[in-house]
Amino acid sequence: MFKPPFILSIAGGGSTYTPGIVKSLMVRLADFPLAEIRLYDIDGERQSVIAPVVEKVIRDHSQSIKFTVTTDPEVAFSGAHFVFAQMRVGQYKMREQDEKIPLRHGVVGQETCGPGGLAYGLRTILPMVELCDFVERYAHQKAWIVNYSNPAAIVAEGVRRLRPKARVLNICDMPVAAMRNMGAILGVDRHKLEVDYFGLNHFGWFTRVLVDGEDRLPELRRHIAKFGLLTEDAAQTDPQHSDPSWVKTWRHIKPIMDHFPEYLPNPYLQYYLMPNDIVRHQNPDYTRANEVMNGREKKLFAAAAEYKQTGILPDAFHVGVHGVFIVDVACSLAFDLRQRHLVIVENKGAIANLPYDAMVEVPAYITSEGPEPVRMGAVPLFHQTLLMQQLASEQLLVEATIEGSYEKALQAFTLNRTVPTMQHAKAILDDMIEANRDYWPQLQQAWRNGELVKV
Ligand SMILES: NC(=O)c1ccc[n+]([C@@H]2O[C@H](COP(=O)([O-])OP(=O)(O)OC[C@H]3O[C@@H](n4cnc5c(N)ncnc54)[C@H](O)[C@@H]3O)[C@@H](O)[C@H]2O)c1
Ligand SMILES: O=P(O)(O)OC[C@H]1O[C@H](O[C@H]2[C@H](O)[C@@H](O)[C@@H](O)O[C@@H]2CO)[C@H](O)[C@@H](O)[C@@H]1O
Ligand SMILES: [Mn+2]
Repeated sequence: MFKPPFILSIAGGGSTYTPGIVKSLMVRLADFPLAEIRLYDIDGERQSVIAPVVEKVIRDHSQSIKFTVTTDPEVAFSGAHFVFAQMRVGQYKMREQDEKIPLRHGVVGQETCGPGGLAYGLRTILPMVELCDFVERYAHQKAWIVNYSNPAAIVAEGVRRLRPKARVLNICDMPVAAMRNMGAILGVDRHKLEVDYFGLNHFGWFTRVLVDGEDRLPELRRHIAKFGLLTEDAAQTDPQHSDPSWVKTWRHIKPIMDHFPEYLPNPYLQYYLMPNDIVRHQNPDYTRANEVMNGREKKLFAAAAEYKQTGILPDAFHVGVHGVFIVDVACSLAFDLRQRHLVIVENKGAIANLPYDAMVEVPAYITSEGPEPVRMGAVPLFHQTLLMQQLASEQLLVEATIEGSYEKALQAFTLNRTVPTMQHAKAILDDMIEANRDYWPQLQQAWRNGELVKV
């Protein structure tokens, strides 16, 4: 492959996570030496607010690392060795629509799950393909894209279908966040946990939680039965997520395991297994997007303004598993460390009774040539059936994007477990087509009066 120090480009440089990720990189320069960090975004104004904060984080640790801020993909990616991708296509204003439109129809409103996630996917697939093409055209021929951009399950399937040779590793910090919580509950560092896990992104289960070879899942079951997947002092476990909605997210693992205690579910399964409870607690006028805009985003932008004014940067961004995890994965790719991480990979039999080409989330050994998935074997009928329905919804969404097919989009919405009827699916889809006029590909094909016509 190539030798350090590396050129790293961050696609979505204006992200609220950029300072935290760069901080995680700075404290690990010995593990992941850097020659240059580049920020790339299509919103130059937003990025220009975040950039001085990022530069401050860099200069607190290094005077030699070159720092580049650009909206020009050729400048951003020429010769790059690694690309961290964290784009939010449509930004928070569209996340707000993703979450509020379904709620208007009594359906779960969520960033990556349900109709919100499907809408987000229809916006993101083609920009992600564009990023792959930029990297193919400008970056080092063996460059890796490590992708956080959501909805990761749909993005991963879209890249598999449209750019199967792209060197993209899709990752999610929810499983490592869950492992962080498990470690806090068990009193061990999360890096000491070795887990078995199977599923799709944001739709999976832990089946074993080993500490020095001993399965501690029984102990976790007993704790979760009382407190959910949080220590008794919730804020102690996840300081970045002391927001009420996040405490509820972790607590909801309890009702799922009260019904199905064998495996420990990814918290996102609550949206699919208890949607009515979720809708009952969601405020259709003030969703998670509003919490983030009034929380994480507002705090960071206020800090950037104060730093510009005073030269003093307040404590305004979180450095947690989100940043540590992507640096861990990048180190394993860079130096062929074969570390075991939960990542999103093409199944190829890892889950024996799911389709060979499904993009699944399983443990894998991360080598310089990519992930080598651990074989999880066949999963029980209950989990297999849930997974097949979700996989079909996601794959139909990707086909709707590729073919411009209204009908396949309607099938994808109808198949999603959070959507109760085909009438709900159609009403939400039609509202979302209107809201996403500037972002979605034209869904031209549809059946009207027995004819397949352009709409
Ligand atoms: N995979 C995971 O587990 C995980 C964890 C956390 C966040 N995320 C994802 O990371 C992304 C960033 O989250 P955030 O809250 O910081 O969002 P944000 O809105 O603060 O930042 C996203 C940035 O992406 C930029 N962008 C949008 N379209 C782009 C394009 N085509 N090319 C380049 N840049 C583009 C926006 O202008 C914005 O500056 C989101 O997709 C979020 O869902 C994923
Ligand atoms: O609602 P948000 O924007 O704060 O978070 C949405 C993301 O939530 C997950 O990532 C969390 C992680 O689970 C949490 O413990 C902490 O580490 O912060 C992360 C980012 O907020 C999920 O994995 C992502 O896909 C979501 O985008
Ligand atoms: Mn995730």
